Amino acid sequence: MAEQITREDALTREGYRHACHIMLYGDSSAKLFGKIPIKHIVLMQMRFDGLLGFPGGLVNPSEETLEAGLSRELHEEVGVAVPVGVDNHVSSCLSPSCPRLITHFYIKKMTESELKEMEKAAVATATDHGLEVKTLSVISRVCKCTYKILLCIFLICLQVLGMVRVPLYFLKNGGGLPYFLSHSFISNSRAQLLSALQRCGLLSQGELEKAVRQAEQMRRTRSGDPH
Ligand SMILES: O=c1[nH]cnc2c1ncn2[C@@H]1O[C@H](COP(=O)(O)OP(=O)(O)O)[C@@H](O)[C@H]1O
Repeated sequence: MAEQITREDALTREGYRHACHIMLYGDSSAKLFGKIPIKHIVLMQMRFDGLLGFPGGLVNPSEETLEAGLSRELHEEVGVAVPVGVDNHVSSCLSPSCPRLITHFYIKKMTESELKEMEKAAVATATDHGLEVKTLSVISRVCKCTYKILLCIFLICLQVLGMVRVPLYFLKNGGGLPYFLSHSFISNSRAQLLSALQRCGLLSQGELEKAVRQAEQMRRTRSGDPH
Protein backbone atom coordinates (compact mmCIF):
# COMPACT_ATOMS: atom_id res chain seq x y z
CA MET A 1 0.00 0.00 0.00
CA ALA A 2 1.35 3.43 -0.97
CA GLU A 3 1.68 5.88 1.97
CA GLN A 4 -0.76 8.79 1.60
CA ILE A 5 0.29 12.35 2.41
CA THR A 6 -1.51 15.66 1.93
CA ARG A 7 -1.01 17.84 -1.16
CA GLU A 8 0.39 20.60 1.11
CA ASP A 9 2.86 18.23 2.82
CA ALA A 10 3.94 16.93 -0.61
CA LEU A 11 4.74 20.43 -1.81
CA THR A 12 6.92 21.25 1.21
CA ARG A 13 9.14 18.15 0.84
CA GLU A 14 12.52 18.82 -0.68
CA GLY A 15 14.35 16.46 -3.02
CA TYR A 16 11.20 14.75 -4.30
CA ARG A 17 9.96 14.50 -7.88
CA HIS A 18 6.25 14.89 -8.56
CA ALA A 19 4.10 12.91 -11.01
CA CYS A 20 0.47 13.89 -11.68
CA HIS A 21 -2.04 11.55 -13.31
CA ILE A 22 -5.77 11.82 -13.89
CA MET A 23 -8.79 9.59 -14.35
CA LEU A 24 -11.11 11.12 -16.96
CA TYR A 25 -14.58 9.59 -16.85
CA GLY A 26 -18.22 10.25 -17.63
CA ASP A 27 -21.67 8.78 -18.12
CA SER A 28 -22.46 6.96 -21.34
CA SER A 29 -25.61 5.87 -23.13
CA ALA A 30 -23.69 3.34 -25.28
CA LYS A 31 -24.43 -0.37 -25.20
CA LEU A 32 -21.91 -3.18 -25.53
CA PHE A 33 -22.91 -5.49 -28.43
CA GLY A 34 -25.96 -3.23 -28.73
CA LYS A 35 -27.34 -4.95 -25.58
CA ILE A 36 -25.37 -4.37 -22.36
CA PRO A 37 -25.49 -0.72 -21.18
CA ILE A 38 -21.90 0.30 -20.38
CA LYS A 39 -23.21 3.20 -18.21
CA HIS A 40 -19.83 4.91 -17.79
CA ILE A 41 -16.64 5.56 -19.75
CA VAL A 42 -13.37 5.48 -17.77
CA LEU A 43 -10.15 6.22 -19.64
CA MET A 44 -6.69 4.76 -19.01
CA GLN A 45 -3.65 4.47 -21.27
CA MET A 46 -1.57 1.69 -22.73
CA ARG A 47 1.93 2.97 -22.05
CA PHE A 48 4.98 2.42 -24.25
CA ASP A 49 6.24 -0.25 -21.79
CA GLY A 50 3.05 -2.33 -22.08
CA LEU A 51 1.80 -1.34 -18.63
CA LEU A 52 -1.56 0.28 -18.02
CA GLY A 53 -1.68 3.69 -16.33
CA PHE A 54 -3.46 7.02 -16.32
CA PRO A 55 -2.61 9.94 -18.59
CA GLY A 56 -0.26 12.49 -17.04
CA GLY A 57 3.43 12.75 -16.25
CA LEU A 58 6.19 14.45 -14.31
CA VAL A 59 5.62 18.03 -13.14
CA ASN A 60 8.11 20.45 -11.62
CA PRO A 61 6.22 22.49 -8.96
CA SER A 62 9.00 25.11 -8.87
CA GLU A 63 8.10 26.02 -12.47
CA GLU A 64 4.31 25.57 -12.56
CA THR A 65 1.46 24.43 -10.33
CA LEU A 66 0.79 20.70 -10.21
CA GLU A 67 -2.54 21.25 -11.97
CA ALA A 68 -1.08 23.46 -14.73
CA GLY A 69 1.63 20.84 -15.26
CA LEU A 70 -0.95 18.07 -15.50
CA SER A 71 -2.99 20.08 -18.05
CA ARG A 72 0.19 20.64 -20.07
CA GLU A 73 1.04 16.91 -19.97
CA LEU A 74 -2.47 16.05 -21.17
CA HIS A 75 -2.18 18.55 -23.98
CA GLU A 76 1.19 17.12 -25.03
CA GLU A 77 0.07 13.49 -24.79
CA VAL A 78 -3.43 13.71 -26.16
CA GLY A 79 -3.56 17.02 -27.99
CA VAL A 80 -6.67 18.26 -26.17
CA ALA A 81 -6.75 21.09 -23.61
CA VAL A 82 -8.29 19.76 -20.39
CA PRO A 83 -8.39 22.35 -17.57
CA VAL A 84 -7.52 20.72 -14.22
CA GLY A 85 -8.05 22.47 -10.86
CA VAL A 86 -7.17 21.79 -7.22
CA ASP A 87 -10.79 20.63 -6.76
CA ASN A 88 -9.95 17.66 -9.07
CA HIS A 89 -7.15 16.51 -6.71
CA VAL A 90 -7.99 13.34 -4.75
CA SER A 91 -4.75 11.97 -3.33
CA SER A 92 -0.98 12.30 -3.01
CA CYS A 93 1.19 9.26 -2.20
CA LEU A 94 4.82 8.33 -1.75
CA SER A 95 5.42 6.10 -4.76
CA PRO A 96 5.68 2.42 -3.76
CA SER A 97 7.94 1.69 -6.76
CA CYS A 98 10.18 4.79 -7.18
CA PRO A 99 12.16 6.28 -4.28
CA ARG A 100 11.63 10.05 -3.74
CA LEU A 101 8.69 10.24 -6.13
CA ILE A 102 5.29 11.57 -5.08
CA THR A 103 2.32 10.53 -7.21
CA HIS A 104 -0.63 12.95 -7.24
CA PHE A 105 -3.95 11.65 -8.48
CA TYR A 106 -6.84 13.63 -9.94
CA ILE A 107 -10.34 12.76 -11.17
CA LYS A 108 -12.37 14.77 -13.67
CA LYS A 109 -15.87 14.11 -14.99
CA MET A 110 -16.49 14.95 -18.64
CA THR A 111 -19.34 14.56 -21.11
CA GLU A 112 -19.53 11.52 -23.38
CA SER A 113 -18.72 13.64 -26.46
CA GLU A 114 -15.69 15.24 -24.74
CA LEU A 115 -14.38 11.78 -23.85
CA LYS A 116 -14.88 10.54 -27.40
CA GLU A 117 -13.01 13.60 -28.65
CA MET A 118 -10.12 12.71 -26.29
CA GLU A 119 -10.07 9.16 -27.62
CA LYS A 120 -9.94 10.35 -31.23
CA ALA A 121 -7.27 12.94 -30.48
CA ALA A 122 -5.16 10.36 -28.64
CA VAL A 123 -5.11 8.21 -31.76
CA ALA A 124 -3.79 11.16 -33.75
CA THR A 125 -1.40 11.73 -30.79
CA ALA A 126 -0.09 15.19 -29.88
CA THR A 127 -0.80 18.55 -31.53
CA ASP A 128 2.82 19.06 -32.47
CA HIS A 129 2.94 15.70 -34.23
CA GLY A 130 2.81 17.45 -37.66
CA LEU A 131 5.78 19.63 -36.76
CA GLU A 132 7.68 16.67 -35.42
CA VAL A 133 6.97 14.69 -38.58
CA LYS A 134 8.63 17.45 -40.65
CA THR A 135 11.61 17.46 -38.29
CA LEU A 136 11.81 13.67 -38.52
CA SER A 137 11.93 13.67 -42.30
CA VAL A 138 14.83 16.16 -42.22
CA ILE A 139 16.71 14.10 -39.59
CA SER A 140 16.07 10.89 -41.52
CA ARG A 141 17.66 12.44 -44.64
CA VAL A 142 20.67 13.71 -42.66
CA CYS A 143 21.22 10.47 -40.74
CA LYS A 144 20.40 8.28 -43.76
CA CYS A 145 18.04 6.11 -41.72
CA THR A 146 14.46 5.34 -42.57
CA TYR A 147 11.69 7.70 -41.61
CA LYS A 148 9.67 4.79 -40.16
CA ILE A 149 12.40 3.89 -37.65
CA LEU A 150 12.55 7.51 -36.46
CA LEU A 151 8.75 7.68 -36.19
CA CYS A 152 8.75 4.57 -33.97
CA ILE A 153 11.43 6.14 -31.73
CA PHE A 154 9.37 9.33 -31.57
CA LEU A 155 6.18 7.48 -30.57
CA ILE A 156 8.09 5.56 -27.90
CA CYS A 157 9.39 8.91 -26.58
CA LEU A 158 5.80 10.11 -26.28
CA GLN A 159 5.39 7.08 -23.98
CA VAL A 160 1.79 6.39 -24.96
CA LEU A 161 0.31 3.83 -27.31
CA GLY A 162 -3.31 4.82 -26.91
CA MET A 163 -6.28 5.41 -24.67
CA VAL A 164 -8.17 2.37 -23.43
CA ARG A 165 -11.61 2.16 -21.84
CA VAL A 166 -11.84 0.29 -18.55
CA PRO A 167 -14.52 -2.40 -18.93
CA LEU A 168 -16.79 -1.89 -15.91
CA TYR A 169 -18.96 -4.93 -16.58
CA PHE A 170 -18.73 -8.65 -15.82
CA LEU A 171 -18.85 -11.25 -18.60
CA LYS A 172 -18.69 -15.04 -18.38
CA ASN A 173 -15.42 -16.64 -17.23
CA GLY A 174 -14.00 -13.44 -15.75
CA GLY A 175 -14.32 -11.35 -18.91
CA GLY A 176 -14.65 -7.59 -18.45
CA LEU A 177 -13.36 -5.91 -15.30
CA PRO A 178 -11.74 -8.98 -13.61
CA TYR A 179 -9.74 -9.75 -16.76
CA PHE A 180 -8.72 -6.08 -17.09
CA LEU A 181 -7.52 -5.97 -13.46
CA SER A 182 -5.41 -9.08 -13.98
CA HIS A 183 -3.14 -7.16 -16.41
CA SER A 184 -0.02 -5.28 -15.29
CA PHE A 185 -0.25 -1.68 -14.08
CA ILE A 186 2.39 1.02 -13.55
CA SER A 187 3.17 2.03 -9.95
CA ASN A 188 0.01 2.40 -7.81
CA SER A 189 -2.34 3.08 -10.75
CA ARG A 190 -4.36 -0.10 -10.13
CA ALA A 191 -5.09 0.99 -6.55
CA GLN A 192 -5.88 4.51 -7.84
CA LEU A 193 -8.38 3.00 -10.30
CA LEU A 194 -10.11 0.86 -7.68
CA SER A 195 -10.46 3.69 -5.16
CA ALA A 196 -11.67 6.10 -7.88
CA LEU A 197 -14.34 3.65 -9.09
CA GLN A 198 -15.62 3.41 -5.53
CA ARG A 199 -15.32 7.14 -4.78
CA CYS A 200 -17.26 8.10 -7.95
CA GLY A 201 -19.91 5.44 -7.25
CA LEU A 202 -19.31 3.72 -10.60
CA LEU A 203 -19.27 0.28 -8.95
CA SER A 204 -20.39 -1.01 -5.56
CA GLN A 205 -17.97 -2.27 -2.91
CA GLY A 206 -19.28 -5.81 -3.53
CA GLU A 207 -18.68 -5.58 -7.30
CA LEU A 208 -15.14 -4.27 -6.75
CA GLU A 209 -14.32 -7.04 -4.29
CA LYS A 210 -15.66 -9.65 -6.70
CA ALA A 211 -13.58 -8.22 -9.58
CA VAL A 212 -10.39 -8.14 -7.47
CA ARG A 213 -11.00 -11.73 -6.24
CA GLN A 214 -11.54 -13.04 -9.77
CA ALA A 215 -8.51 -11.11 -11.10
CA GLU A 216 -6.30 -12.63 -8.37
CA GLN A 217 -7.56 -16.10 -9.26
CA MET A 218 -6.73 -15.49 -12.94
CA ARG A 219 -3.22 -14.30 -12.13
CA ARG A 220 -2.62 -17.39 -9.98
CA THR A 221 -3.96 -19.72 -12.67
CA ARG A 222 -1.72 -18.05 -15.28
CA SER A 223 1.37 -18.35 -13.08
CA GLY A 224 0.56 -21.99 -12.30
CA ASP A 225 0.09 -21.31 -8.57
CA PRO A 226 -3.20 -22.95 -7.41
CA HIS A 227 -3.24 -21.02 -4.07
O1 LIG B 1 -1.06 6.19 -13.70
C1 LIG B 1 -0.14 6.34 -12.88
N1 LIG B 1 -0.40 6.36 -11.55
C2 LIG B 1 0.57 6.53 -10.60
N2 LIG B 1 1.86 6.65 -10.91
C3 LIG B 1 2.20 6.63 -12.21
C4 LIG B 1 1.23 6.47 -13.25
N3 LIG B 1 1.88 6.48 -14.43
C5 LIG B 1 3.18 6.65 -14.15
N4 LIG B 1 3.39 6.73 -12.82
C6 LIG B 1 4.66 6.96 -12.10
O2 LIG B 1 5.08 8.28 -12.38
C7 LIG B 1 6.35 8.28 -13.06
C8 LIG B 1 6.31 9.32 -14.15
O3 LIG B 1 5.14 9.10 -14.94
P1 LIG B 1 5.13 9.09 -16.53
O4 LIG B 1 5.93 7.93 -17.02
O5 LIG B 1 3.69 9.15 -16.95
O6 LIG B 1 5.82 10.49 -16.80
P2 LIG B 1 6.72 11.06 -17.94
O7 LIG B 1 5.98 10.68 -19.20
O8 LIG B 1 6.74 12.55 -17.68
O9 LIG B 1 8.02 10.36 -17.75
C9 LIG B 1 6.51 6.85 -13.59
O10 LIG B 1 7.85 6.49 -13.63
C10 LIG B 1 5.74 6.01 -12.59
O11 LIG B 1 6.54 5.68 -11.47
